[in-house]
Amino acid sequence: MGIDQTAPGETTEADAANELMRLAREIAKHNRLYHAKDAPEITDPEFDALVRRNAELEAAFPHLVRADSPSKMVGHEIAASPLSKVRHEVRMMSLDNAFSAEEVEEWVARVRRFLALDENERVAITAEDKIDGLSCSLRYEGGKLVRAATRGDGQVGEDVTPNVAHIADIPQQLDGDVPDVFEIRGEVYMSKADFLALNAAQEEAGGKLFANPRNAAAGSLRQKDASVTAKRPLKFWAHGWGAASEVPEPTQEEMVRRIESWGVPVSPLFARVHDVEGMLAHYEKIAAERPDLPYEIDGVVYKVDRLDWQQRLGFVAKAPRWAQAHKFPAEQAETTLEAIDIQVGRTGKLTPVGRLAPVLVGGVTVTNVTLHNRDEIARLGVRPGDRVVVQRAGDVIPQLVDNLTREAERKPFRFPDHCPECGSEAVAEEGEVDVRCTGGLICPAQRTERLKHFVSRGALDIDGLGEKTIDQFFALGWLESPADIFRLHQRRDAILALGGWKERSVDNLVDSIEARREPDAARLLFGLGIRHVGTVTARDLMKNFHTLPALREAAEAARAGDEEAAAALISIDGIGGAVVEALGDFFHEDHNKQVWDDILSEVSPPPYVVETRESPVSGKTVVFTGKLETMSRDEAKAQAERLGAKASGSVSAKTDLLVAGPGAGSKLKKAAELGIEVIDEAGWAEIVAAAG
Ligand SMILES: NC(=O)c1ccc[n+]([C@@H]2O[C@H](COP(=O)([O-])OP(=O)(O)OC[C@H]3O[C@@H](n4cnc5c(N)ncnc54)[C@H](O)[C@@H]3O)[C@@H](O)[C@H]2O)c1
Ligand SMILES: [Zn+2]
Repeated sequence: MGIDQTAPGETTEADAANELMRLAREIAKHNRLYHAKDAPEITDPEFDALVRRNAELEAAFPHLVRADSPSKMVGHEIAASPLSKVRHEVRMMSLDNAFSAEEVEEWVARVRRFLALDENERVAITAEDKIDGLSCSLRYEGGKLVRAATRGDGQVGEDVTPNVAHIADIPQQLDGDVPDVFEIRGEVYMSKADFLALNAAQEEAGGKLFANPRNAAAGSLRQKDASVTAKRPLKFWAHGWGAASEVPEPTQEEMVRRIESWGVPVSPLFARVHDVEGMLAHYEKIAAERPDLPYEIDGVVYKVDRLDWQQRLGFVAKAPRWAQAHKFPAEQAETTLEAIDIQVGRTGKLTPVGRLAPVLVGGVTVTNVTLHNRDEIARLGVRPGDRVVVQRAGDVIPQLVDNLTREAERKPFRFPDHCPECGSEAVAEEGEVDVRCTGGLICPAQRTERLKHFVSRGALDIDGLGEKTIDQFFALGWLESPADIFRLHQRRDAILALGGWKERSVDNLVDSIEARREPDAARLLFGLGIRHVGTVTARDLMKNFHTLPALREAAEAARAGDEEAAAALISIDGIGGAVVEALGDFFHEDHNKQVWDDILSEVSPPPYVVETRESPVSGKTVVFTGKLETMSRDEAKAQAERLGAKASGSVSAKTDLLVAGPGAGSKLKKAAELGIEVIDEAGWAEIVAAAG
């Protein structure tokens, strides 16, 4: 699939939801081809581009993150593997990526913030090459190798114990003083020379060719018949560990040296540095050596050196917070900007899209590039016909970074002052860069985009009502508002008369619409496309109000100046002033009220209820206030989430527990008034410790 090149900020929610769905499928497919079959169909930068696009969309639309999001998955499920399965005692993780010095700097800053470090406290970081092999976990008991397993999906891997017996770098018995149980984790890899030789031999024998050394290593290791592995020149080095009865050293560096002393190779380019400059200098050094290294690498891995800090930093989704991969940059390419098209979104925003003569950048054919807005076009001075430089640095979204013919004679591009869809005036509000169509409801683009949003996956998720069908029915005047979707069954004959529709497909369409007569209230709310109300916000609202009329009542009361109603809204975790205002504005418009009443006359969402999990603070709402001494606010919130509690920013009748540090003020007072339980940071630490 091509990557949608609209900037995440400019994508409509419906488009984002659809794209996230496609990305989840696409990424799962390539993960399977790559990790399970060792036969990728696309290049790594191309794959990384998909992952990055997914991450960017998820960052722009956190409420659209899917249960099967690729950002939560490691590797690939190994259900179909012929090898036996091994459940990892400690999960095997992936790594988050940085693609620029700025992102590396940001990561270090995030680490510092999370740990609430003093300005003059130094954070030692280890840096080593990121070798392109496959992860392997080697379990030693009493110093003796008892099990080797691949990463698999992170939880369950494949047993490759007989296979690693043929890898000389992997000792069957460790030397020296080794903890009772110790899992060494590292990378099984194949050198560049061995990879080329293997492929040459495979070609001669008419066998399978491998795309790269990593796939060759994986394909060679994951063999049912270990005698095949024996013929393949595999190597190994260690970069970490998993389950351990004891971790004998306090830092990453000392542990790596300790593992080395037991007789296991580690990266020859391993170093410990003390600041961002040191990290970047080591990165440059490794980048310079890269072409001459006997094995493939694709970046540098940084890790926080202190293990107690690693512990505190913990994990997010599928990667540790305490480590980061700094990937080598991807390419740039030159091409011609053939045209600039204008797209109109659900909110009327005019987005310019550059159409390019197709060009391969970092292994991907790029044909479109977002130009963001009027100012960006002016900044680049681009006009159709210009030669331009396109870049895809691990970045999913190709960027237009330079205009090579800025000076050449050509008519400057005039950004439209009228909507290309409805002809209404298009203007930028004072202080805004975005130009919007002022047509509102007369603008067909905005209206159809809203309908498309309403039926999209994150909203009502109506199958069979695709974009083309919506455009067509809309043009026929059949879809004035979402409620009309539920009246389409009355047009059965008319739809059939359109041609192109079979009885069966009309029945299917009607069935999938009828299946939504009792929709999930949060999805319905999301589908109405109220500003700032994404899926998560919609759910948060419904969790508290249970029914849509109750929510509307609160929103209208808040807008009319009822402070209690406003406070009830604001105190919901995740709900800020912007949401409350947007809700008020929404219900202030007559047209919106009509749309709302109309849809609720067609559908009946059951009251929204949420199941709660059992555990001491789970399901409880916790507020942190005052100065926390041993951790940052983020860390505290992360702890609460880990315990299944909700961390909220303000105290209300819904608050169950207030954790107050020194300097706590109004929140503490309010909690006392409301009779809410108050504990100090040490009390909180006890709860966390008790939960394990
Ligand atoms: N082309 C495709 O179709 C396709 C499909 C899936 C994945 N991929 C590629 O696979 C990679 C993603 O897979 P991933 O989830 O394994 O992530 P990753 O390989 O980018 O990073 C995580 C892994 O890096 C390894 N690693 C190497 N050196 C390390 C070191 N010094 N310290 C710690 N870990 C080190 C570890 O095994 C760890 O599991 C990307 O490069 C991606 O492009 C490609
Ligand atoms: Zn318009």
